[in-house]
Amino acid sequence: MSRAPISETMTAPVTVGVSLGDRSYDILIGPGLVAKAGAELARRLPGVRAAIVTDANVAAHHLEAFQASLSASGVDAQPIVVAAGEKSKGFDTLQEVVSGILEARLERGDAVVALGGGVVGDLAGFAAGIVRRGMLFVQAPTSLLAQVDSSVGGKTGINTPHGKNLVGVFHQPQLVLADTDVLDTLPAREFRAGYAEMAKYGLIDRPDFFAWLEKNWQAVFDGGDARVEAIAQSCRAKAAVVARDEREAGDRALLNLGHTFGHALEAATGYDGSRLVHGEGVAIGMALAHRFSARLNLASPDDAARVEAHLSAVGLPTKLSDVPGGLPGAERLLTYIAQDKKVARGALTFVLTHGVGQSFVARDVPSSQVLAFLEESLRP
Ligand SMILES: O=C(O)C(=O)C[C@@H](O)[C@H](O)[C@H](O)COP(=O)(O)O
Repeated sequence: MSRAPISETMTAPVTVGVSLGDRSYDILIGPGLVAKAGAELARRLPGVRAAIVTDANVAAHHLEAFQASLSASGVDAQPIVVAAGEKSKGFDTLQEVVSGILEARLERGDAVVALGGGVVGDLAGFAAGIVRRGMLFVQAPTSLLAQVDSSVGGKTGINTPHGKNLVGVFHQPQLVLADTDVLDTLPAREFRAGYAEMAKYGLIDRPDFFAWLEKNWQAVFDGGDARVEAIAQSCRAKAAVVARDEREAGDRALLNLGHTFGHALEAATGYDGSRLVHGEGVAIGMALAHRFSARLNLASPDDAARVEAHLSAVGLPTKLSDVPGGLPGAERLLTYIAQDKKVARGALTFVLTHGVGQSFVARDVPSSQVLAFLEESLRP
């Protein structure tokens, strides 16, 4: 007798709580959650109507099933389909989404549901945060990156030519539904990009998780229980940080490991996903943060080499020269870094490290040191 697919053998999803007082919510992780989305919404948000914000790629795979699930539970829903890709995280597409919600005459007590990856989640969440001064919000992340990172914690926003995520609001969801079956339709490159954010939690303060990933990454890529477990571990790690510092007054900035360099690279490549997607920027950024820490004698070069070896083993880029199409010079990259939201009174902030799983927030990093390091890293 052949084995039943995992969606039939595992019935109960893993639940991870995000503890934020009266804004606390659950993250459900497991197979088959698209089919259960309607029942979860109807039970948790009785009488709610919804706008389902999604992109054209995700719509082709999952919109019909998602809508059917909502409709079967009596949740009236209007789809709003935007173009796929980071370029949709801008004012023009935000306007489209806001208009779609208003034209559907949704009320403040209705929900914006983000069915998609990080771009859709950040965009839809921002719309939910500003339409009628704040509607309900549900995340149904369909990429690994969104399941382990962007769907959790309430950061929403859009990019501008000045930099990444520079306009947005904190707006927590009421519920996150991470259906692990949908990851089966994810292109390999997108899965790897999400894996970078997963490895990040190990590098921040969970060295055991990083060591586990070094041994088990192939099983995580293959799917099944190892993947569900790794997603749940990632969400637990993120939920713990968010619960103690929701609005990044302090150590939530640790979740930005690799992002100061990574965001500058995304801006420098014009958010062109054919050259660099967010998770790839983060992978290069994490490798650079470890190398920069070693350069400043804060960490051993062996740790930097270990991080680079693991990221390379899974097929992620780790060097500036891995970005196709070339990059602007160090001065220009520094201009993007200076727009980072962690900059305080003009001083640069980086997440640096004393070693694997020993990251810390370094405020007031001299720009001359960053510039010298970038020049060195850009050299062939
Ligand atoms: O949730 C957070 O806090 C993070 O920093 C997680 C990041 O991985 C994520 O990409 C986030 O959206 C970046 O935030 P930003 O404040 O640097 O724009």
